[in-house]
Amino acid sequence: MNLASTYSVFFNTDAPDDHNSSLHLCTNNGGENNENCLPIYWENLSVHAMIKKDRWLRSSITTRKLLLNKVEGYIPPCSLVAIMGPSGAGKSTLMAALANKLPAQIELEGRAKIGSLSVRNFESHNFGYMYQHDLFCGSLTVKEHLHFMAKLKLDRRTTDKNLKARVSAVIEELGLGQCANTRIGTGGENGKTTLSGGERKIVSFATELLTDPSFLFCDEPTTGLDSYSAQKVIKVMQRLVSDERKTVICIIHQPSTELLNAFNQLILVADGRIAYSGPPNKAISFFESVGYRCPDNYNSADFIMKILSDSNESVNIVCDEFAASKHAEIVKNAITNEIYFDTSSLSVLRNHLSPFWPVKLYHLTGRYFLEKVRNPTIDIHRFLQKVGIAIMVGLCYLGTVQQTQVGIQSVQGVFFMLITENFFTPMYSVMNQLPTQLPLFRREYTSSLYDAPAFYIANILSFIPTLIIEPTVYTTIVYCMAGMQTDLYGYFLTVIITILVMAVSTSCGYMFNNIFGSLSLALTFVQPFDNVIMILSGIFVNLRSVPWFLHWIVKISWFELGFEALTILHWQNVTYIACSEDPDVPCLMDGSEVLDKYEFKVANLMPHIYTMIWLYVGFHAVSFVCFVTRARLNKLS
Ligand SMILES: Nc1ncnc2c1ncn2[C@@H]1O[C@H](COP(=O)(O)OP(=O)(O)OP(=O)(O)O)[C@@H](O)[C@H]1O
Repeated sequence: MNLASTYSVFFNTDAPDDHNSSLHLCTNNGGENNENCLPIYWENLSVHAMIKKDRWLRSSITTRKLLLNKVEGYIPPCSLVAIMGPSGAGKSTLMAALANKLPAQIELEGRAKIGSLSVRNFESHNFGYMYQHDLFCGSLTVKEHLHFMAKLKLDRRTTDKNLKARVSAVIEELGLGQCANTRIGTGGENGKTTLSGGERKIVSFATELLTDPSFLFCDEPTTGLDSYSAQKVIKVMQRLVSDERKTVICIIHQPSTELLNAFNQLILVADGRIAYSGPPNKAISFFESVGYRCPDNYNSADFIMKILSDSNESVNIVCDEFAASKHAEIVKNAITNEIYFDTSSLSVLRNHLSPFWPVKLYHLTGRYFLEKVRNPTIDIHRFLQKVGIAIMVGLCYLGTVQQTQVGIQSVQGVFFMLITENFFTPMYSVMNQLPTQLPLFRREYTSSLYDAPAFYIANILSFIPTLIIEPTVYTTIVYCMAGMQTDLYGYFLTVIITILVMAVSTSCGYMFNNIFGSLSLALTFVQPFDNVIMILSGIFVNLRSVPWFLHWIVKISWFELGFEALTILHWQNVTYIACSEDPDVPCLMDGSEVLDKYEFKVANLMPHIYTMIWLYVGFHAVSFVCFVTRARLNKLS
């Protein structure tokens, strides 16, 4: 017997006609004509959150918080389902359990199946999952965002023409044409130049439609939308169910009676239990049978929410009564007599060919690059600040750089400023930036859009232009204004050295962030480390007098490496320095005496440059391993 069709009779009798007929068509075929039209059901489903009270005493103080308490339910194939309940009731948890999207620290017991397969057998591309809180790369326009998502989500065999057509179709279907070229924004800006909160919701929904998934889970898709837009979204969902045989499950808050009745099935969740499951228009009579009568002219959804939010006692009464009701019996019967589908032919399980890794890396790098170029708070403000500082520093050294005893101090001062400016600011800047990118990374990583190495490498690649432009501009301004006397080779190598100093500093920032896993902890440790690196640069202490156990730090102090390299570069060919007329002022006769004073050796120039390259690679390698490990263990905070 085809239980799916039997069950749909109970659940769809009063659904809108066009919708209803398609559902019957679908269920009567029992999935034969439409292989992806499958029921979803769950039984004895309990979900616990594992809460660690003290991260240092791990296992001893782990508590389990019950989020869902042995719930069961059945969603017929190709249904439009609404999940409702008070805040914190467990709606998102239930939906995440059905879509195999529960986070790692959540424990799931019981069965949740689609057709005859556990939901765990389904990969993320089988589901569209619209989160309650949208997250975007705000600098992209709607079209760019959808194009980027399509490039990463669609099967690699999709031609460019089809991909563009898909993006255009989704834009048209959801009425996003007017804002297709508007930047999405982060939600905090003046709404004139970016999308409104409601439009962002629709873009979020559009993103999930791109892959044409068989099962669409939407956490509060209508929240924040005006009633017209909400109706429009629900209409699209109805069409997906009726014309395209999809199953759409939504969490909704405060729907109008009209909106609520557009759904085939209503599931009420309260306090981690099921308070009702059945046709929306039968919910009120169920509540009446339990002793809660909805006053005339009262919005039925508001009434239901009032009862379920009232007290634990009323929630328990409703849930107990539901468990003993005919509605629960129908659910039980449907689950007991579950249909065994031949899953071998399911197209949802057929091999989806994800885009090649380099293709993902290419698009991801492009997105981060656009983000940097378009988001002034990321790089442009810092760049302008750097130009300003360069001019100020240049003014301070204007006319002071000469081949005299006094000029030696100025030259060394210029080098100190070149190193300092490319040492501290870039390091702290990347340390602060990385955590801001993590929420979007976590969301996209758990959706299997790309992996942690792709994110990390894309981040580094997109930073390369900044890494070259910033030190080059800064060094050039200071060099010209201070009047450094050098040839083109000297200038070129000076720029390379400052670029390397900045590169090592940023890689060190990444490394500390990823070793410690939290910005505050990383900052606590990086500051003393920085200071030691700077003190051991040869400027503040003679390197000969440094205690033996700190020699290894001198060897990796890129402050020292950079400063020494610049000093050698400048002084190695200076054959004459004028002495002061004052006999009390010590006289360094030529460049080699200047180098001797600092204990710097000409032969160290190129080795120091190579060491900085190795430090850059080494710091990033450590950082990369820590980042990828943390991502896999779900420990990125
Ligand atoms: N990872 C977690 N760790 C601990 N508690 C959690 C976790 N996830 C959810 N919870 C708790 O589980 C309960 C149910 O959360 P859930 O997000 O499912 O509620 P909801 O019904 O969707 O609420 P809302 O309508 O406010 O989004 C809440 O009390 C929440 O604090």
